[in-house]
Amino acid sequence: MTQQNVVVSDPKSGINLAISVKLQVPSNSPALFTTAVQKPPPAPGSCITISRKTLVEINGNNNGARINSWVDSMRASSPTHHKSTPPLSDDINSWTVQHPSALDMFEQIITASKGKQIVMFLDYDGTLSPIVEDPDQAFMSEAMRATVRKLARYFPTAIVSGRCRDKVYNFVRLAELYYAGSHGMDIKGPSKGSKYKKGAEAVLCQPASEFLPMIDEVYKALIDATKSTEGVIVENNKFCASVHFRCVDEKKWGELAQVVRSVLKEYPKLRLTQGRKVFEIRPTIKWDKGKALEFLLESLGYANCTDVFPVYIGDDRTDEDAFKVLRERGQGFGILVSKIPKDTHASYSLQEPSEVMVFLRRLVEWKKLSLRRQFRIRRQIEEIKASLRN
Ligand SMILES: O=P(O)(O)OC[C@H]1O[C@H](O[C@H]2O[C@H](CO)[C@@H](O)[C@H](O)[C@H]2O)[C@H](O)[C@@H](O)[C@@H]1O
Repeated sequence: MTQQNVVVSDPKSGINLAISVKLQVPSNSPALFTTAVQKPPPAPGSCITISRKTLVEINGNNNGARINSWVDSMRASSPTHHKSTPPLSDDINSWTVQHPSALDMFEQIITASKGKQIVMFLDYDGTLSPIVEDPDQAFMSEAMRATVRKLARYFPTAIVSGRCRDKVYNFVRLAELYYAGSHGMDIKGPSKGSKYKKGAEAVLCQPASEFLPMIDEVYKALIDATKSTEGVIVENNKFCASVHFRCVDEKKWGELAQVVRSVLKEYPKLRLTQGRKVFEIRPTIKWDKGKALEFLLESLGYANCTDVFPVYIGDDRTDEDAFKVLRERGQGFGILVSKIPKDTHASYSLQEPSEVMVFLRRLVEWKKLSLRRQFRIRRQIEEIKASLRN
């Protein structure tokens, strides 16, 4: 038996209850996934949160109920089908009080950033591009590309993705950005001169390089082990691998998880996390999107600065590591892209990539205006000085 914590909230009373439940799981059964979120956010709103460990310990016998709740949570975490149960409006209202729209809070966000350098961190899938069934078809729109290009003119900007760096670069195609691929394990500075850091192109960080042959090997093993499951896509993301089950029959998800887990038994130096209908296989090293964010801030010369304001926008569990770092640093904030209430360390929310684009455009417009204002003030000062001299 293992003890599990379940947080249940009543949207009407606003009461959150942390319940400890006993589950019939052999205490030595390893969790299928490690948790991205170590603890609930300060006030989790009204979303029902079942500990990830509970959801994914689908090992051994007597696992039917747990597989069902895990399948439900997976379905809810990435609702692309109409048949997904919509969340209750009370739940949404209460969650958005805790994580208001970054568009509604735009003025407050700008006020908080006054006198500080905003640095932008953007996840790719589900943030800049809509979630689609085929990972190779996850294109971002030209309008979004133009917006990100303008953004990078005014703020240092990095793309932080679970995809391998080359692949995400091929989707974004903006040489002036920083790129952190493979969940931050492959970082490179702009290949085109950046006005924020001279010689930025020299930045390169690959903390998991020794895992390259192992990832290649496990990628092949995963292809082989999952070949009979219709709809599975296995992706080689260089320093990590992804097993997609978006197009797999939901009845087969539990079985697939077991298959992936059994492949990983041979690779104790690899761990399993999960994203939006995807199993992510990664080295056990202590490196994630949060570490990548810290590394990039350091590379940009903001390691111990108080006058920096990092903004991280992402939609996935793996982005929680970055949201958490921002909360712990007490700098900037995270924005979760989600239409449904989720347990998150982010402060604000946006519903979908189209809202992300509106938010980024507003940032650009605000910066342009404030630069113009500064320029006018400087010119007036010069004119006053000149008239005093005459
Ligand atoms: O960190 P990200 O940039 O968000 O990358 C996370 C994973 O994103 C991709 O998968 C997700 O998007 C696909 C395309 O919309 C979708 O089909 C899939 O279900 C999602 O999980 C990417 O393919 C993975 O390699 C990334 O790890």
